Amino acid sequence: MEGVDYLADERKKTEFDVEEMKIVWAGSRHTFEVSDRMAKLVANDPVFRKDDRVMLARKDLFKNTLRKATYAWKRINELRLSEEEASKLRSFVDEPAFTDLHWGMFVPAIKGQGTDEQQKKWLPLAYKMQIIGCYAQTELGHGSNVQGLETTATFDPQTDEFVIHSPTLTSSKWWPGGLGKVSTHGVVYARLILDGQEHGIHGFIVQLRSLEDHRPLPGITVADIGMKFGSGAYNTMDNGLLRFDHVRIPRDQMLMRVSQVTRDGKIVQSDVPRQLVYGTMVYVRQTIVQDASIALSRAVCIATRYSAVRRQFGSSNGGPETQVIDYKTQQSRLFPLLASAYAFRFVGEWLKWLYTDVTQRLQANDFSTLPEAHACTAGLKSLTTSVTADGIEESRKLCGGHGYLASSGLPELFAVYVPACTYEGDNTVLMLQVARFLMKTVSQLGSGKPPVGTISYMGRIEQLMQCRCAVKKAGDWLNPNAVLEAFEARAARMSVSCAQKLSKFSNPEEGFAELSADLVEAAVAHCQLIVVSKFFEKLQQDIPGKGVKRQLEVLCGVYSLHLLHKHQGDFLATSYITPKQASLANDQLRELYSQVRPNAIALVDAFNYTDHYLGSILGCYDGNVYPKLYEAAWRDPLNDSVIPDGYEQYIRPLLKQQLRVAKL
Ligand SMILES: CCCCCCC/C=C/C(=O)SCCNC(=O)CCNC(=O)[C@H](O)C(C)(C)COP(=O)(O)OP(=O)(O)OC[C@H]1O[C@@H](n2cnc3c(N)ncnc32)[C@H](O)[C@@H]1OP(=O)(O)O
Ligand SMILES: Cc1cc2nc3c(=O)[nH]c(=O)nc-3n(C[C@H](O)[C@H](O)[C@H](O)COP(=O)(O)OP(=O)(O)OC[C@H]3O[C@@H](n4cnc5c(N)ncnc54)[C@H](O)[C@@H]3O)c2cc1C
Repeated sequence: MEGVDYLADERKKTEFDVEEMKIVWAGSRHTFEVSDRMAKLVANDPVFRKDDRVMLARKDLFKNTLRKATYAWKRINELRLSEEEASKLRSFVDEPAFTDLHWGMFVPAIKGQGTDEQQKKWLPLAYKMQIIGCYAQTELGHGSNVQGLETTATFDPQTDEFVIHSPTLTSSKWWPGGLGKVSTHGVVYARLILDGQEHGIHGFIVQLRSLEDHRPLPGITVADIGMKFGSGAYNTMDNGLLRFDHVRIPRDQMLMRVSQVTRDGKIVQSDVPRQLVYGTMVYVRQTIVQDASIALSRAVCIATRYSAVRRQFGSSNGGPETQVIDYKTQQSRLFPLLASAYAFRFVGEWLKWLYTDVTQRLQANDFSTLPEAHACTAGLKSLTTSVTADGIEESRKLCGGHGYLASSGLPELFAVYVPACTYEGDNTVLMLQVARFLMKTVSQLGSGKPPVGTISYMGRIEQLMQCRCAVKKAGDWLNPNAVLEAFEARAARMSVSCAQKLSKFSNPEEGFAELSADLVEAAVAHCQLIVVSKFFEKLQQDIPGKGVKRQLEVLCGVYSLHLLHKHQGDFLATSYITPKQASLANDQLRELYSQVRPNAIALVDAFNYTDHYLGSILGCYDGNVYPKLYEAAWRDPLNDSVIPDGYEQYIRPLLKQQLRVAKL
């Protein structure tokens, strides 16, 4: 029935002010208002319809994406939207497109690695989309190992040009989004060669296609790399391949903020550390952490609403069956994901602050916080994307059979999201970077330089190696200090244990390789500590609205205690807690689940997602799932006719043949 809210009873149970929670989730009233306006603008415009996406063949799908992306750009200009509004609008269109890479990597690469002069020349063109750019780093043979890239940029002093060349098949650029069919330019990463000598990897702005007729320029071979995982999904993106045959570009198209090449072919290093060549990846990793909370909250919103609608077993005296959300097993799978979505939101907010802070420091030639920023962005990108990808798949299973339908929205959400575990750095490779940072920190303890920021707890290493958990009853696990100390002691002890094992190897690199699985576990423990501590810091803020802070305290408890329960092996093996204390944590966790239960629907309503953005029948706001599923089935092209195409050719002869066999 139109207009009936099938989740109304659930909404009546709410114990907090949902409108205020929407502000907390958005980050500020202003951000909430912008988001809300842009989401509605997209939802109400039929051009942005997306429910037919999974049915489209690749060429139609891609053309459809071009149409939407260019229409979005037209609307952005017509409505004179600010940068913030435009970026929100693009995200609510909810379709991976070349524009993601243009705005998300090409422009930031020029901003971060270009000199003032280079920015003045290229950014206005990019801002007006008179050129469209991609980020061409990965090659067929190397992605993780950036120093292993093979594309060369050889300086020719005769002509004052670089010659960009792909010397081998494996040096072909492979994967860059937007490259396959759209980009006119790319920031291309290549080995700099001056007078026969190599000088490491640098970025170069290279024009790839003609601005007149879009044909590849001489010496350039470019194409799409082909279909990817899932239907619809990331296939809206033209990930590309690219080869250079001695392509010449002017010297001033090397991005020269970090190092400059002079007219006579000499390299001049500025004060800026060489790792800034990797700066765009640091920037994007922090945006990926913010996006993780969005993807996870979408999946959780769908699974939570559907779990309240779905009933299975437990009817007594002809009464209604049990809502599946009331099963403790369903709660123990769903509520930690709900809590994780909130936790990632807050750690993403903090990481954005950290990134802004490090950027300001870099501008003032203070490079001291760069290693921590690298470790935090790498580690949190790895942690949050892994949990989110697994969480989307778990949400699908939480929806039973109907979760497997494309119309649940979950299969496509998973297929679009899961490469986040690989792009911008494979998650294991990134955790190993965190581990390196931790091992360096441990080795420097006692050197007189106290660790600061996210590793300041290491400054209390002696206390953290000896302390024992003081919890005596389940309720003691609600004390933030008890939880924080548990996570600090676990992380510190795992790092120290790795460092001790490492010290037994005469060759540290060999030791690092041998112990890498343990090192990743220590890095994960450290990153989980960051998320837990940032959630607690959030709770220190003034949070208005009836019951809002209370709900966040409950979610923070769920987040930290479910981790403690899941990783109790770590906490027990490092001797910080006893088996009895681990069991008390689990008792408290169950109690917290029952506090989440009446508020579950309101907690997902606070994400403020439109039905268009969710793209899920199971997650629709009014909970009117069954008629919508039934109607959607009839819209499938296979149901256009009662007798399927192919009946005469295949089914009829088959049945006839069986008849003949039966007669024999
Ligand atoms: C909004 C946009 C939409 C998103 C769409 C996403 C589209 C996807 C795009 C992409 O995937 S682009 C390609 C991304 N590629 C990667 O992420 C590659 C991953 N690999 C690396 O980042 C690096 O190669 C490495 C794994 C960090 C190793 O690099 P390298 O071998 O050069 O370094 P090390 O010898 O290990 O370390 C040296 C030193 O440098 C420090 N460091 C490393 N990276 C950074 C960094 N980014 N920033 C600051 N510092 C860094 C490292 O910690 C070492 O420090 P010390 O130990 O010497 O102090
Ligand atoms: C959808 C998508 C979009 C992308 N977009 C872009 C783009 O726009 N621009 C661009 O330049 N690139 C892009 N990429 C490429 C992406 O950045 C790389 O695929 C990524 O960095 C991983 O590198 P790889 O493919 O070389 O993986 P590999 O490093 O080959 O990983 C294979 C396996 O080896 C393991 N491994 C590798 N090294 C180590 C190690 N040192 N220790 C332990 N284990 C290790 C990994 O954990 C993994 O299990 C994109 C990729 C995808 C999937």
